[in-house]
Amino acid sequence: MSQGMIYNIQRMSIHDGPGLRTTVFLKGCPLRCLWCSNPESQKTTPQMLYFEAQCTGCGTCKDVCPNDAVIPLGEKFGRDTAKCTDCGLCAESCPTKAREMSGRLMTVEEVMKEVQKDSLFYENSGGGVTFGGGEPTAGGQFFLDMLEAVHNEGFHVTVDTCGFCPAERFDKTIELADLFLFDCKHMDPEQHKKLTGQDNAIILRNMRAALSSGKQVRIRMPLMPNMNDSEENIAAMAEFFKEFDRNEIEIMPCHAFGKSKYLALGKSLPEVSQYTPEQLKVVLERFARHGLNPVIV
Ligand SMILES: C[S@@+](CC[C@H](N)C(=O)[O-])C[C@H]1O[C@@H](n2cnc3c(N)ncnc32)[C@H](O)[C@@H]1O
Ligand code: SF4
Ligand code: SF4
Repeated sequence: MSQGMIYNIQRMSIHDGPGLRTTVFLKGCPLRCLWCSNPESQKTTPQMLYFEAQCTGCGTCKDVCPNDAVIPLGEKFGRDTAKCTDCGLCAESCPTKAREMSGRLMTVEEVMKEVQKDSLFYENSGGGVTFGGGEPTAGGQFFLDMLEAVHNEGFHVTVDTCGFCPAERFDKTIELADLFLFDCKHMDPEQHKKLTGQDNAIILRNMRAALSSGKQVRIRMPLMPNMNDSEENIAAMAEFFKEFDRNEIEIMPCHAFGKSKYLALGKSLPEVSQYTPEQLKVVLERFARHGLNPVIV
């Protein structure tokens, strides 16, 4: 059976679909959204995260690093990102978990073993399994094998996706999934590329396929100040979704929950701002003007 790179399996999750769920997070994403709150999910390879606040400066990491990548940081020990190869030896030895590896190759059977642990809760709560990421569909054959295994167990399957995925794989995903949490980041191809690194042609194709499939689709929008909240973009969304008689949009106003992970990866922080309540109110009124019903989630 195939293997995939998993960076988290979250049990008893209540925000990723109906009921109590197990969310399987696949590592790897073809997009680079400027605001992404999961920067550790973008690369497909394992990465070491260094959380300075938890470092006591004991120096254990310095002794084990084969690349001289552990460097003094005041009283503590940081890392030289140019020398670090993400080998993970320091994370294994760190007594305070200031150093942690993100990403582990797992087989379908290994993931299923975790998923099965909560099967009773799925039955009692109307829950199931959610695939998130990163971009779960980027997991390729492993992702499809996982979907099939979960589907064959009779568990409810949710896919949290940006929709950037080859058409054939996405159509197979539609067959095996019960619910999509489908992001709509921008309607304009150029703007989409500027904000995420990819244009949206295949995304809109897949969105149409999902919306016409009879499967449940919750349309979600990460709402970013001065990036995708213009009257023009909201009007274009309204026009697109009118065809499918859909007017409810789940809104996720920009947050900065990923800040500590950017720092832990040695990356610079995203240049995005958060709304004040007054600013958000003004933007939400734009949706209503175009016949859309924005629901904050
Ligand atoms: C990390 S993504 C993973 C799923 C998929 N790759 C996607 O983008 O839809 C999970 C959700 O978090 C949202 N998200 C990511 N960064 C965010 C931020 N800074 N503020 C609000 N929502 C954010 C995404 O738009 C997406 O709906
Ligand atoms: S992950 Fe490996 S190379 Fe990087 S600092 Fe730790 S021990 Fe050194
Ligand atoms: S598509 Fe999702 S996981 Fe990928 S960069 Fe954007 S928000 Fe992050």
